Parts: sequence; C-alpha cells; structure tokens
Amino acid sequence: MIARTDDSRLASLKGRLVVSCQAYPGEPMRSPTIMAAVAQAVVEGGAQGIRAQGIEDLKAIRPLVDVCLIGLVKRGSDGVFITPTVADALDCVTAGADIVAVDGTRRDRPDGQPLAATIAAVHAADALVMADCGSLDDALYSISVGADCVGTTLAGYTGARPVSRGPDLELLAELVAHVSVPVIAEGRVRNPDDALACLNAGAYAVVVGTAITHPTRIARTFADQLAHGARRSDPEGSR
Ligand SMILES: CC(=O)N[C@H](C=O)[C@@H](O)[C@H](O)[C@H](O)COP(=O)(O)O
Repeated sequence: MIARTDDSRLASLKGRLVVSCQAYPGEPMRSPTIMAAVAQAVVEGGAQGIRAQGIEDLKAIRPLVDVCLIGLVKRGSDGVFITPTVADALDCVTAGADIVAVDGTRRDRPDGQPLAATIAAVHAADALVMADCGSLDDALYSISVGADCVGTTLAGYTGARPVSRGPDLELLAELVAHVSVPVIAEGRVRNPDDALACLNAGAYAVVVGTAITHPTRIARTFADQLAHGARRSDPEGSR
C-alpha cells in the first residue's frame, strides 16, 4: 500500500498547529455546537487543522471551518478506543473528516478486522489515515499497512512507554529517525515552547488539545498554583 504523503490536505498541516477540540462524557462543554464554536475560535487564532471526536461534532464543525479536519470516534478508554472499527472510520469520512485518526497499535479491534481493512476503506472513500501510535513498533506496523502519517498520540497510554511530563520528545525523535511518512506530535504539549520543541525535533505538525481547549484543566492549574502559593507565603493557611 502506498501512503498518500503528498496529498494537499496533509501538506496543509506542514509546520503548523492543529488544535484538538474535544470534551469528554459528562463535561459541561460536551456539545457539538460548543465544540464547533471552539473550533472556529482556534482557527481564528491560527490553527491550520482541527482534530475532533464524534460524528455529531464533526458534522457541526465541518461547515464552519475550511482547514484540514482530523476526525475520530472514541469508544471507551481501554484497549483500542480511538476509531476502533471500519464502520467508525467510514462514519468519520461521511461526517467530513479529511483525515481519520485511528488506533495504530497491533491490538485486537472490536470488529475483528485488521488495521489494514480500516485504512483500505478510508482510502477508498478518498480520505487519509493518521495512525495514533504509542511506540516505534506501532508506527512501523501502521505504515506497513498503509497509514499516511503517524502521531505520538498514544505515547504513555498503551504501556509501551512511560508517561512523559510534557510531549514524548524521545519517541518523536525515534519516529522521525525511522519512518518516511509525516510524524505528528500529539499528547501533553503544554505550551508554545513545547510545541516548538516538537517542530525542532522533526514533527511535521503539532496537535495541542488540553492546553488550549480544556478550561477545567487549565483553570485547575491556576487554582492549584494559587492555593499552593498562598500556603507557602502564609503558613497558617495550610492548617
Ligand atoms: C490518549 C487520548 O485519548 N488522546 C486523545 C486523542 O484524541 C485526546 O484525549 C487528547 O486530548 C489529544 O490527543 C490531545 O492531547 P493533549 O490533550 O494531551 O494535548
């Protein structure tokens, strides 16, 4: 299988920021309308790509932004949970995804199909595949079955690698050194310096989620800092 690395949708991401606009089950911002507004807002801020989860979110976002849209469907949080089936991947394409993000590991998928089947189906529907990887082995496997680009998305989440404090720059550099398709940095990119470090390590593009689009966690970092700082400057306050 030949990866479509010269596709203009993928090429539009080169050297650029992709923002992951996702809210999780039960959270206040879990609404396609809200995610679509967030997507529009980050495009105004310079995002050249949007990564979004769920068919309804993709449908809401697609007509409002004209940047590259990376779509996925999440099912649960154990095992293969990022676009786990062929049907999920095709639903993402129908909803408007240019690139479908799929689990790029060798683990069994709930529909019993190999990763190659998902990639072939997405290619037949004229979209591309980003394989979310947790190790070099995942990336080599995904590319051998046709992935158009690979991401460090699952670094620290599959047991293959420890959870790094910021982006897993070590895995990123390893992928860049060993693969010939674009390598997208994703996962725990905390600030613009982290993002730049990813580009300098050879990332084709950088995906940022939580640090831009998750107000609860962003607010918590401020609140925690204030609480701890207050305790440090007022020992009485810690009692
Ligand atoms: C492991 C997993 O499920 N990652 C998901 C993939 O779509 C999202 O929950 C992340 O927010 C996204 O990868 C961006 O990463 P961060 O939010 O760390 O910038």
